[in-house]
Amino acid sequence: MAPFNSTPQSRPHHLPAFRRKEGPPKKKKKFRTMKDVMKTAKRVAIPREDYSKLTCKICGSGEKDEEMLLCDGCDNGFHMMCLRPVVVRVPIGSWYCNKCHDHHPTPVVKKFTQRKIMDFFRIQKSAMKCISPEVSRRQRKRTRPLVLQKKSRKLLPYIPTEDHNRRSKQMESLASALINLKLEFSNELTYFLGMAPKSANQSKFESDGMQVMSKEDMRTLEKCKAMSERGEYPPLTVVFDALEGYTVEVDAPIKHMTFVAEYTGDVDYIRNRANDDCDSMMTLLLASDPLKSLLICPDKRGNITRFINGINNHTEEGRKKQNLKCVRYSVKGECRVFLVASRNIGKGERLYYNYNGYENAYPTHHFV
Ligand SMILES: C[S@@+](CC[C@H](N)C(=O)[O-])C[C@H]1O[C@@H](n2cnc3c(N)ncnc32)[C@H](O)[C@@H]1O
Repeated sequence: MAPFNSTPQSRPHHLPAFRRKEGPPKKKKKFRTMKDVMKTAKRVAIPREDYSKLTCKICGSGEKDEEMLLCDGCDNGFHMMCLRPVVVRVPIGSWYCNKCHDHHPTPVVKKFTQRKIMDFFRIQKSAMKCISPEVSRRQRKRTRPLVLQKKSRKLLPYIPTEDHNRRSKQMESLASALINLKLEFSNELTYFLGMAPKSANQSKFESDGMQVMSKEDMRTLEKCKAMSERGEYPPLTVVFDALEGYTVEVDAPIKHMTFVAEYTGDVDYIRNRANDDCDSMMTLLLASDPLKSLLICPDKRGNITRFINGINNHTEEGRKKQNLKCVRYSVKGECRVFLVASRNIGKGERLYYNYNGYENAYPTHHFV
């Protein structure tokens, strides 16, 4: 949510703070890293307005104003839970109701130079050259035959797109989506002062113990990490959909048991986030002592996983969409969360997993 400095009583806390009077932000000619953007981001002064008579356009009630969104088009109020699909977190940036949405452009994918992409994703200098199809075919041949891999249910490394232009498009789509949500790219768990320290994230604290990642799977993980450091990401594109918001599409077939990505963001205690609206927090550690339980919070830093949508747990059709599973592993004693293909996934499919893997707290009744 955009920062604001109005006095607390001037508006209900959850009303989005983005009713700027100065019109749409000017187009920047050059791409800057998220760090630069945050450094120079202007604080927006919100004029005092009277919201006391605001009612929800759908249910007509003026109650629960802390859950009311204001449409930046028509200025009407909407309870987040009255909207379809339900809006779980306060949107970052402008928000338009379904009626006004058609008159306002959906986010566009920005174009970046290769240099900017390398800076944004912190890719090693020598790595952005196209992998020759011949070399990558040879590399793939060296891995174990498919039949064996299927039987042993080992994790498979993802296969990045070989076409350099296509790969740039995928990265541009992710960079655009992250920038639109004012997030920095981070492909690993991050620990910051005031949140949980790294020492708090130990799998031995998990109440029922945690599956330990095998050495072979760890090698796959390391291979994927090395690939991502070279800018070779999984073949995925972030797209924007009017009903689902951001969502992730598959650019090339992905085999069952393929490691797709690690869920990343800032690690924090669940107890610190009791009143947090971020809708992309992920359980990391469920400790015997609940005060020690941890979350991954991609509200400032994150990667493509925070754009992957959830299945509707309440319909057969919804459940059928699931093509990823979310697994927690102990890796060298540290809890980590991975998204792994739960079946073969075809090109053009969108990725979905079950948001209610550990607790049944996430409302998915109105998911598509
Ligand atoms: C972790 S975010 C996923 C990315 C999100 N779509 C976005 O635009 O940022 C979770 C939020 O996405 C939306 N969402 C996730 N799965 C959905 C689905 N199947 N249908 C509709 N909305 C969905 C809900 O608003 C949910 O609170």
